[in-house]
Amino acid sequence: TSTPAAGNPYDGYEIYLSPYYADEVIAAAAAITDPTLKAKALKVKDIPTFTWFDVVAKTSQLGTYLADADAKAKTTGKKYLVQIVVYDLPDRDCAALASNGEFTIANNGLNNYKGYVDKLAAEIKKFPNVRVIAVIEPDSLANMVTNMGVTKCQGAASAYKEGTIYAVKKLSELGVYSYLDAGHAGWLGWLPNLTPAAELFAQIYKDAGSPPFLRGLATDVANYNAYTTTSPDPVTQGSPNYDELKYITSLAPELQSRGFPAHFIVDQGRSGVQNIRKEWGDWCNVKNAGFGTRPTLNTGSSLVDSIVWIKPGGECDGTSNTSAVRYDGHCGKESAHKPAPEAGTWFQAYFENLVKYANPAL
Ligand SMILES: O=[N+]([O-])c1ccc(O[C@@H]2O[C@H](CO)[C@@H](O[C@@H]3O[C@H](CO)[C@@H](O[C@@H]4O[C@H](CO)[C@@H](O)[C@H](O)[C@H]4O)[C@H](O)[C@H]3O)[C@H](O)[C@H]2O)cc1
Ligand SMILES: [Mg+2]
Repeated sequence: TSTPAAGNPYDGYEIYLSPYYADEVIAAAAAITDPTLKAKALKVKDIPTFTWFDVVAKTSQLGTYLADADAKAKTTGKKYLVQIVVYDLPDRDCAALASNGEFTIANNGLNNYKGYVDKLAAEIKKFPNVRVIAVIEPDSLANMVTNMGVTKCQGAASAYKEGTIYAVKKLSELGVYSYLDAGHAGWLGWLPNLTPAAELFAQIYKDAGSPPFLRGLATDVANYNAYTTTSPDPVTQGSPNYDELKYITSLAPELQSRGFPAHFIVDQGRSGVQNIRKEWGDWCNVKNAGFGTRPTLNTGSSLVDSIVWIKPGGECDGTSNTSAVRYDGHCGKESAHKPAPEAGTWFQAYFENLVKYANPAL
């Protein structure tokens, strides 16, 4: 298909529930003794989240999910969509240590990354009746805006851009609707970062051939910001863009005027509780966070396609073990829940708190 459906790609579709996350949640609930908390925890398995393809080894699993969604569509007569995160750039997470990935630029990483994208594409190609929505590479372009002073980010710039454009083009050819990661209000929403961010995203859009399937941007991925609030979190002091909707509303016209008619999706998976951070830059396993607004198309803004849960709550942001290779100091800060396991692995105590502090309540 060469032209996308007009409007919101979520409209009229059932969101496929990731069996990967459901299994994690079922196991987590089994480990909870308090009957009330246990019952609440089990409800989380029925809330749609994105599945992160953070290693090439996971790409074959995508075919399993697509086949399952295809089968469900046939038996229910409903249209299904599968939500994925493309997350395997070489020299990944260049300004931090916790989520460094499997590929390095020095070791053929960009070619390995293209191979990873090709594997995802090959799975998607088999199931043309299942809609796929992809978030492209959390943190990477945002790092290109604010962290070119970090050696690893400076060295990764061309690979990040070439890799991102390759992924967007390949997935757009297959009719995948994609959203580039755009950090969050506390990152690119600061006024000095806003225009440089718009410049970069519009450039990527153009360099990718202005594909109509590149729907826009994803914000607040793996972060904790309010979608919209009347009482700004104190850490946002000094920024007029103190929530995600304000960030989006100020970014969108800058993109539009540069030829990128971007729409947005906003992660609220861990945004249920505000005023839990010492600093806005605290990103690692922030203590006392709660599950936030459930995924919905009722966003109150024509710019925002959906509130979504992109970071699967309970999967860790990074280890607190100071002697670990991927130890990042942010995971040792006062705001961070400790002890914490490696990024991406299950963090039971953290999950139990997300359930306990969920807002709205589970
Ligand atoms: O008064 N002013 O006008 C003004 C102007 C500029 C100011 O400076 C801004 O300060 C911001 C912090 O307030 C900084 O934002 C932080 O940048 C970090 C990367 O460097 C991000 O970390 C990532 O977080 C991801 C999850 O979100 C992790 O997955 C990932 O591993 C991890 O690396 C933090 O979220 C993000 O909050 C900005 O860069 C910085 O430019 C400040 C004031
Ligand atoms: Mg991370």
